[in-house]
Amino acid sequence: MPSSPPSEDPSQSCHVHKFGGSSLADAAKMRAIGALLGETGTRLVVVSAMQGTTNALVAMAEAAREGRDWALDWEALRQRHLDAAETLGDADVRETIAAGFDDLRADLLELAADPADAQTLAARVHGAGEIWSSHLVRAALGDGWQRLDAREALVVHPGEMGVGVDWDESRRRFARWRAEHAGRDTVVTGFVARDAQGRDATLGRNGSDFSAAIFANLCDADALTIWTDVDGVLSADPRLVPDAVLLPSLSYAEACELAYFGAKVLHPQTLAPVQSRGIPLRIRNTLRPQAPGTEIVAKHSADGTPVKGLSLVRDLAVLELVGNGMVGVPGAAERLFAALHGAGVSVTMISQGSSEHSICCIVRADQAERGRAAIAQAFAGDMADQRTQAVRVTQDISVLAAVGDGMVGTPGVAARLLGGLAQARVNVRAIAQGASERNVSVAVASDDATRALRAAHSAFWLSPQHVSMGVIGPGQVGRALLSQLAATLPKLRARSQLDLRIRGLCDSRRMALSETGFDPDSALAALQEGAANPIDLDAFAAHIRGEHLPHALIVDCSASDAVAARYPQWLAAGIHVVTPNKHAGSGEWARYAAIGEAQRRGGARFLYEATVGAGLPVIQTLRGLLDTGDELHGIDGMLSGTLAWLFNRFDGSQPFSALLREAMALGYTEPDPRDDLSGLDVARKLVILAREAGRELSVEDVDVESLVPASLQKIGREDFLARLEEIDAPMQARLDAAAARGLGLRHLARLGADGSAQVGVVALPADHACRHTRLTDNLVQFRTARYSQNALVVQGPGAGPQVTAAGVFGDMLAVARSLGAHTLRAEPLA
Ligand SMILES: NC(=O)C1=CN([C@@H]2O[C@H](COP(=O)(O)OP(=O)(O)OC[C@H]3O[C@@H](n4cnc5c(N)ncnc54)[C@H](OP(=O)(O)O)[C@@H]3O)[C@@H](O)[C@H]2O)C=CC1
Ligand SMILES: N[C@@H](CC=O)C(=O)O
Repeated sequence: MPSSPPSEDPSQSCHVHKFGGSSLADAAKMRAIGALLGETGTRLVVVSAMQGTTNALVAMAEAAREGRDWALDWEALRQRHLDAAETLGDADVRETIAAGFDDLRADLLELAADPADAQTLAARVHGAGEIWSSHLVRAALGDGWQRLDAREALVVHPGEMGVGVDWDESRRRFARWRAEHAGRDTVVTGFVARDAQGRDATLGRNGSDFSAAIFANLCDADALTIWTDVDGVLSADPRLVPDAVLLPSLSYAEACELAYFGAKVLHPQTLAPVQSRGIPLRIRNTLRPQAPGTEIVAKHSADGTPVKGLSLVRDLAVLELVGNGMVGVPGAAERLFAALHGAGVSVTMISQGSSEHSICCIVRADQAERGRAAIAQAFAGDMADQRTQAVRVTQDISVLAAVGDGMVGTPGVAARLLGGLAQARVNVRAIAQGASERNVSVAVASDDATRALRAAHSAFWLSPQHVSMGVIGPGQVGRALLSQLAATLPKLRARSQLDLRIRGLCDSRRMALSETGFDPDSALAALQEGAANPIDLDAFAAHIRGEHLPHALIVDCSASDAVAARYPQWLAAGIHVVTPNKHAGSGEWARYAAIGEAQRRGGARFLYEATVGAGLPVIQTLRGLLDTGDELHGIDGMLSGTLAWLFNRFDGSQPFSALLREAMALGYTEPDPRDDLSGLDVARKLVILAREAGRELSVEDVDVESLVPASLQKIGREDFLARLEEIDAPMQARLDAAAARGLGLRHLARLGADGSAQVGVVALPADHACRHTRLTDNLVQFRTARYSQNALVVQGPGAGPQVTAAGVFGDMLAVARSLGAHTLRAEPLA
């Protein structure tokens, strides 16, 4: 098939168009195609059968062979074709089609009698639809159009790898036909052909595309346009990846790879006849002819994206031969694949580690058992004397392939694919990349397939990083977070590849779940307006984890120990956790250790910056010091925003209880303010910091002075609040005693170099740094080997819903960044 340059004279040019069944569903649609064809040069229109016809014919042939009734279907199909001829107003065509249906009936009756050449007869039945549609389309296009029955020109033979074309003979016959038919424009039957003995044959499923490509080659066309009912080739299956984008151009090689691996728009065999002559192939949509479609050419213009598209093939299985005796022994692979060949098992993907200890291939699920038996038989002798150990089948496998010419010679493409899958917690069963470097394929469990596809689509920036998010506890902090998200998410979506979706919200009683995601503004209403279900944290987490979204994140804004107890399980399942809740960081050591272990195993991140200092960078500062090799000697300062605010304001002009009520209203206190007054909240923070520095400290180890009178310690929260004034006298006495010495009260925490930890109220002179703070300021001094003479200080507001929510939000973005969602791009890809 030598190539030749396209014709430069438009009047000499030839353009082949192919129309599928959906474009030819009735007479009106057939008439409409005329407007799509352009006026210059020679036009060749290759047609499929009317929509649904080939399936109906195949079913009738099957019914005839099995002795079932086909008469009603025959009549319905006949009527539909006669109606189309009637509408087109062509009596000759009507008569031809009526005669064609008589022939069909005769063929079906013959098939029922089990004739010797049933295959030829079946081919004639299967291909009848294209014969009828070619008559109809010729009539619809009007005078000046002639018709070619492809059986007069096209000679094919069955081959190991599908139908093969006898190019020389076909070219000779086509040239002769053209010489005998002077007309310019021709309608050609798709799908049908004859073999060298003159028997009817077909080109197989989607054979009309193949016919069109063959005729484009035979007449050395300037272009082939395949008209269908989709806009072109997309970057992934849009039913699985809603953000899939139209690919404006592809190389033949890319199209071929994508077609092999599931992009249904084009069959790979269609490409060879046009590729060999460099004929551009365009896929366009009959329903949206204004859309540019996808152009497939020898070399498309590079757009800088290494991966063009992703495809997914389901219903596969892993077939694996394991054997110590295969190492370094020539011929094992040959025997294995010969066995599969003999059993008629088609191999989709092959992967073998360099140890040669096992050979793994991916085959169709329904052929796997046959393949296993064939291999077991071929290696029976080796099994018996232990040279091979096992033939294993793993069902429910899908193969995901990343395809693109830009991958050739580009380092890091496989890393990006595998990294994306790892972040989405998708386990890879096998990997294959050919030396062409245009395709990296991975086999994954089918349950993970959609998530894998979406994760890969995001990893190559073909779509945003979707994070499925659940928010627990829309209290003071939770609500502030929702309002910050409402104000910020649209900007994030516009400027980055990050798409955070709130797919669940719950409080201590109810939960509201959404498939697509709540608008942050309306999430609370959804929880409160009765659409919610009773809280079930397992169901909540399972919904957030979802199978189809690559990344999951739970933001716990409660102060619940029971919720914190779920973190190890969530992290192990790959759900990232972000929280201002101090229970996990300061609770029982075994759970704390389990959280660390679950992070390591599950690959998910646990971030809790807001547990200490609210929005202040306290934990990250400490981590930075330690990670760079500094050594922590001690921490001291003010770690409670509530107590800082109270002691900044408490001068005796107002009772302590009144100030405490004000702090509660401002959202500074813990849900139960006794956690602040008792020093427990600060003790928790000290424990979190100590553990961050690798010390095995627990709250019980902290020497805590409580400001809650013994009489108020063991009663319920509401009773405590009702009796709050009982705290006033002791606090006033403390204030007076300090003032008498010229001192002021501050609540301090200290972690010593020796591991000791204390929390309590201290009377300080006016020049002490902690006397020069404002409002809720926390002041955290890190004394380290490097900062030994002068402590490193982090200071600023340490309580309040807005600053705490900002700390939580910061952690959420840190998780997103770790997923690779930090790249900002001005415009979407397409
Ligand atoms: N406020 C601040 O300045 C700071 C707060 N934090 C921490 O932030 C967290 C939230 O504080 P804040 O917003 O003030 O508290 P709130 O009491 O205002 O809100 C707590 C929320 O958690 C929900 N909740 C409680 N128990 C459960 C449960 N078992 N399951 C699900 N949801 C539950 C509550 O629901 P319901 O209404 O049904 O009870 C409520 O929506 C706390 O852990 C706190 O320590 C950290 C730093 C600063
Ligand atoms: N109640 C706490 C809130 C932050 O952790 C405080 O006042 O510091």
